[in-house]
Amino acid sequence: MKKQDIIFGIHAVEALLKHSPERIIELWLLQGREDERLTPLIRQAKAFGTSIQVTSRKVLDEKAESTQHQGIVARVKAAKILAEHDLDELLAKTDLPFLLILDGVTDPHNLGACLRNADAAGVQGIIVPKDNSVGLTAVVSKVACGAAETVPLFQVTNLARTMRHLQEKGVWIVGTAGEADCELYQADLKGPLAIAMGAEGKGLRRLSRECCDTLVSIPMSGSVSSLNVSVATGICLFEAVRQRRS
Ligand SMILES: C[S@@+](CC[C@H](N)C(=O)[O-])C[C@H]1O[C@@H](n2cnc3c(N)ncnc32)[C@H](O)[C@@H]1O
Repeated sequence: MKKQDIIFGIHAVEALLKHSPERIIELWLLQGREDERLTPLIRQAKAFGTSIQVTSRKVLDEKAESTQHQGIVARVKAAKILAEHDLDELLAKTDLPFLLILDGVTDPHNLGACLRNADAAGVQGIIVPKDNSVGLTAVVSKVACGAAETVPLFQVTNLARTMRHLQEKGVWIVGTAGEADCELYQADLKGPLAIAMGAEGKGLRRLSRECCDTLVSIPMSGSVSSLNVSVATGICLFEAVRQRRS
């Protein structure tokens, strides 16, 4: 099992310092990049007694395995992996569940963007199958802009079983598919809810689809056959937000 990870980028490290500073083992900073965006983070890290090293761009690029680190890279203890049984704890804490299911999203940019959307929409947790899905990688955290630290990610071994379990707990599962007859805007998204999105290439798997209480589509006017999954996720989540407010 992986014991350590890398997190990079200003927003991602900022969220880490805010929500789980105890996970940080050490920080590397770009030489000469002690500007106004980084200074508060350095101050916070120092207050936690975090080891900080100033280094070259080349070293940071290597540590992050990316050039997108914005001058800050953290080596962290791996986040606790949440599983099926942790979901019950979350459900017990909330009166009105609002969850997102991602059935096999493999692109880290898409998972990062979905986390960011989910945080903004007030989603309480994202559920993904353990296999054939991207996990919380450094790129996911960077793209999530801090949301990887705020939105719990549940990795389950059997997604269909978890969906049925949610239904037993009173959660209404709305699956999404371009060909569904019911439009998103006609669906009632006000109650205990999980919105299920499909994978980039294949969409929702057959069994996952069958576990949904209803399927909805986002109306499309142009010639493309589908939306990017993170864009579709944002649209669905914020339609739910709109309904739940009114
Ligand atoms: C790129 S699409 C997958 C396309 C796939 N060929 C299919 O047939 O579902 C990825 C996911 O985004 C969501 N999505 C994209 N466009 C959608 C639309 N017009 N209506 C509803 N969901 C959509 C669905 O969850 C879909 O599984």
